[in-house]
Amino acid sequence: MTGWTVRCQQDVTYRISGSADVFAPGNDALAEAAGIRAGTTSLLVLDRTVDALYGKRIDSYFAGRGARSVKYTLDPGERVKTADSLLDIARAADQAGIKRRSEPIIAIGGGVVTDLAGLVASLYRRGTPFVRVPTTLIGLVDAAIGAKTAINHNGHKNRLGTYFPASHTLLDPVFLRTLPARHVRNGIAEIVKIAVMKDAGLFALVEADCADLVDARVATTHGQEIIERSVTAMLGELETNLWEHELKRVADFGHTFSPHLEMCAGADLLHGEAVAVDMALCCAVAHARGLLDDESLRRILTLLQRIGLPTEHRACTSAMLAGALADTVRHRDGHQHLPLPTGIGSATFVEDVTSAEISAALATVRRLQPVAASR
Ligand SMILES: NC(=O)c1ccc[n+]([C@@H]2O[C@H](COP(=O)([O-])OP(=O)(O)OC[C@H]3O[C@@H](n4cnc5c(N)ncnc54)[C@H](O)[C@@H]3O)[C@@H](O)[C@H]2O)c1
Ligand SMILES: O=C(CO)[C@@H](O)[C@H](O)[C@H](O)[C@H](O)COP(=O)(O)O
Ligand SMILES: [Zn+2]
Repeated sequence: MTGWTVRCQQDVTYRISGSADVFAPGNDALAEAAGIRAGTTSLLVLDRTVDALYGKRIDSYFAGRGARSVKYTLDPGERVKTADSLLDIARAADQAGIKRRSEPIIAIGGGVVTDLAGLVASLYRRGTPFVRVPTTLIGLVDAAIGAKTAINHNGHKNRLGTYFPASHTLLDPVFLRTLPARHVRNGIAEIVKIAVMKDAGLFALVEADCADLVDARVATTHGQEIIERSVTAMLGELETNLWEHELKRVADFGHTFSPHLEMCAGADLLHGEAVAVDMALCCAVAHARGLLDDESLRRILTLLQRIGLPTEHRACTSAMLAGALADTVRHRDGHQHLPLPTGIGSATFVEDVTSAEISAALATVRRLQPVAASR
């Protein structure tokens, strides 16, 4: 037999747009993005908290257009990001009877819901379009704007997933009005991540507004600019490396030790909180290596602490951190590719961080930790 090489290319284009008050009866943005009109059926995936807060408005939105909506509701939180949920949503798609291309699945919620529904969409009939309506800050600035979908599996964070961007994502900061303060902080952690790596101006805006950023649900003097700059900075990373062929990613700052920490700490740490602990540790490593100066270290740790994010956690033992790094090295194909800040707004990657350095960094963060913020 002879051999064949098949080479194909696929253009990937997807839209992210701002739209205030998505479920206002007269707002056509979602209807246009998801093909909602008289006689169509949509499968909506959301959690019970979002359903309790917005369910009636969502129902009216569809009813007002003569369209049918079938809701699949999940318990809120990370624990539902499982294969069981995935299969159950696929069953709901069968029951709803959605058409293959013209009736996209609609994910309304935080990163758990958009990651999970996105994975279902990527698998259902080998790919059914989906539309995202993020309702948390993490969703707005990070989880709902990229291509990664996932569930947790076998004790590992995001172990099963695909690269499958939503055809359209609608960003609506009005949802933040009902978001609990802890979840606002959680999202600010991802904003700080991208600011430290790429955008010193963004970092300064977060510093300037940090006294009321949480209480005002990001509706501060610079709130809109903070969200827009975060999205722009994140998309700059994603667009050039959507399938992560390059495993050196500055967006992985705060995501080296945190996936393991998040799973170990369970309900005690949200995603962004674990990211904050990881960022603090990595800043201390960078400082000890002479990559990050005293003033930048102080500014980053102070900002995290003023926002009310943890910078350390009792689950962070040297052994746990070594195990976390080992798993991440496998995830990065045998390399540390550890993103470290070289100042505020700039970064480098290192490949040779030792266990001793990590233990020393842990001690540094604990020494600089205000007693009240300790977990
Ligand atoms: N795909 C990616 O690139 C990516 C990026 C970052 C994070 N993530 C994932 O996202 C998840 C974390 O995201 P999250 O914190 O948004 O998770 P989440 O979906 O669990 O939402 C957090 C909580 O907020 C509640 N909620 C949502 N919207 C609300 C609103 N408007 N008002 C009141 N309550 C509301 C939810 O019910 C839930 O309890 C993690 O699983 C993480 O791995 C994915
Ligand atoms: O949390 C984020 C980004 O904030 C996700 O994109 C993702 O979990 C991070 O990039 C992780 O560092 C690596 O994630 P993954 O490859 O395990 O999904
Ligand atoms: Zn993250």
